[in-house]
Amino acid sequence: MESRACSYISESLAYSMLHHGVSRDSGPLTFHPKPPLQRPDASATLVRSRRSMASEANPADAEGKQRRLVSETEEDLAVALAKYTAELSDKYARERGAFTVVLSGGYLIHSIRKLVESPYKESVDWAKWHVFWVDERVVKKDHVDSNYKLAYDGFLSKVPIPRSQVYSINDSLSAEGAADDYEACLKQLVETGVLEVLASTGFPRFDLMLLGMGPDGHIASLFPGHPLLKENKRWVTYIKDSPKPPPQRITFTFPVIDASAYIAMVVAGSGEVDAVKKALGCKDSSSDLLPVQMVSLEDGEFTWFTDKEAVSKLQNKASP
Ligand SMILES: O=C(O)[C@H](O)[C@@H](O)[C@H](O)[C@H](O)COP(=O)(O)O
Repeated sequence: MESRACSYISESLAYSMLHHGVSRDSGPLTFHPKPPLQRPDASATLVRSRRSMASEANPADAEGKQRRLVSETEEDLAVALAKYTAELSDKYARERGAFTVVLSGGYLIHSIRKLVESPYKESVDWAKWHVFWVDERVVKKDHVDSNYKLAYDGFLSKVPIPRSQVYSINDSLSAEGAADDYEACLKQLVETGVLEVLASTGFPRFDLMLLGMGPDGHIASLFPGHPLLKENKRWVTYIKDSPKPPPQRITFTFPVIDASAYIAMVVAGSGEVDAVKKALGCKDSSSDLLPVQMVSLEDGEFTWFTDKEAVSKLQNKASP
C-alpha cells in the first residue's frame, strides 16, 4: 500500500519538474487556459432543484446551482456516478492535462465501484488523475479506520493512477502537524500548476469532489454546531473531538469545498433519510443549517446522487 505522503511532495515535485514537467510517472503535463465552466450532459433523469424549494436553506440552491439525480436503485446510482465521473475526467484531461479528484471516506468508496470495471477501467485516462481526501482520520495508513486504506482497498489498488499523484496524509504527524503538512502540500501543487486557485477567493479549486454525508448532515469532518464550521482562513484544519469516531481527523474547510468546480453529493439507503429530508425538503432559518446545507459554491455545480430510498421521506422526490 503506497502513496505519496504530502511531506515528500516537495522532493517528488522537484524531481518531476526537473525531469518531466510535473509528473514522474505520467510524463509531461500540459496546462491550457481553462474555458468557461461547462456542465456535463444532463441525462433525462438529472433535474435541477427547484429554486423556491430550498432557497433559504441552501445558498447554492438559491442560486439554482444544485441538481438532483434520483436513481431507482443504489446499483443504478453507482452506474450514473461512474459515467458522470468519467465524463469529467475526459473533460479535464483534455482541457488541461490533469484531473483533481477529492474523495471522502465512508460509503462513497463503495459507490464509485463501477469506475474500476469496464468500460471505465480501460477508457479513463488514469494517468491524469490526482487524488486527495476531503477528510482523513489521524491513524496509520494501514489502520482499519484510515480513509486512505478504505480507498486503496476498494478503488486505488484497482486502477493505474500514478502513486506520486495520490496525496495521502503524513501519518507520522499529530493532527495539527498533518493538517499543516497537507495544506503545505496543496500550496506546492498550486505553485506547480497541478491545482488551480479560484481567483475570487484565493482558495484551491478542485475539479471534482466526491462526497458522502452522515446521518447528522455532516460532510468532510465538518460536524453540526462545531466551531470548525466557521473556519474561513485555513485550507486544511484539524479536529480532535469528532463526534464520529475516531476523534482526531484533518479536514478541508468550507472555503475550499465552496471553491470546487463540481461536487457530487452521494447518499444511498435509509441511514440519512432525515438529513436528506431536512437538506432538500424544507425551509430552515439560517441559524439551523446542516453542514451539507452550508455549502455555497462560488462558481461550480453541486449534484445530489441519491437512490429512491434516500429520498423516501421527501414529498417531492425528484424536483422538476
Ligand atoms: O471520515 C469520514 O467519516 C468520512 O470521510 C466522512 O466525511 C463521510 O463521508 C461521512 O461521514 C459519510 O459517511 P458514510 O457514507 O459512512 O455515512
